[in-house]
Amino acid sequence: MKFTKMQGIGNDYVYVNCFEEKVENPGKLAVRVSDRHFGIGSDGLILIKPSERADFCMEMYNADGSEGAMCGNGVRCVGKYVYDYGLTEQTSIQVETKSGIKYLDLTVEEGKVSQVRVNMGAPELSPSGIPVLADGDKVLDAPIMVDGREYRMTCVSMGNPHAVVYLNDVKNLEIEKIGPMFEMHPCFPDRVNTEFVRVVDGHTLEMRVWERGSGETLACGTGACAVAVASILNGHVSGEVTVKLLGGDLKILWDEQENIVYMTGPAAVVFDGEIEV
Ligand SMILES: N[C@H](CCC[C@H](N)C(=O)O)C(=O)O
Repeated sequence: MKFTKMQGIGNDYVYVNCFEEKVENPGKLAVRVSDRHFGIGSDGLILIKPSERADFCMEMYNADGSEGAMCGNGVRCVGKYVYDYGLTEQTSIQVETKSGIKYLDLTVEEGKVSQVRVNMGAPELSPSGIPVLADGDKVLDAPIMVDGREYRMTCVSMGNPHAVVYLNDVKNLEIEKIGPMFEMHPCFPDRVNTEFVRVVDGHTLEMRVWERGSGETLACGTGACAVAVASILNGHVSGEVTVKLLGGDLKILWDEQENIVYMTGPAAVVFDGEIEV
């Protein structure tokens, strides 16, 4: 099976062009290819497939084999792949995902996509829409006990669930210890992606992320969107927000009149390969 290894600010996946390849058990394949010693090494697997509703369809699997409904860094790489590998000549494309159709604008430099702007749709704030077990119409700066300590969290779905937690220091964070405790917390029936955020200034945030199904990754596109929305709701930032992640920066704009979140960032090919399946 042919594959292409790609990364969006360090959030790396194995991409398979399912116009040419057939994948029988994607969840099992995701676990195998993600292993950084016995496999290719990645945060998961992304399938690029035909769609009846859009130009292409993206199916995404975490490193533990669980299917994710949306992947922000992944959809930018899908946009790059379909243009650079000749599946389209358009620079405005639609990609069907489990969390709806996403609209991409591709920036082309010297014949290759360098940046992608994604219309990520509307954030979801209702507890049932996250989902999170909580009263009220949104979870904003709410207490949650983890490992005997109270944290304050804001919950946002970008098609997948996020818990945004503010700290004064995200560098010296025992993320390997508390990340799984948030991920598996009983108030999240579908588990959760957790972002740990430090406010740098009125337009800049620094974050680390413990991803549902993949552990700490260098970046999370949906997470950066959730962090920007939560930070605007909590009054920490305004306007276009720069989110600084371990793997690089993303620009996030929440157009509150349209109630649409836009994410802009790079996408890159690492290498092409082939494995026996
Ligand atoms: N772990 C996520 C999917 C990947 C999201 C992330 N890599 C992104 O760029 O948005 C989930 O299970 O909801």
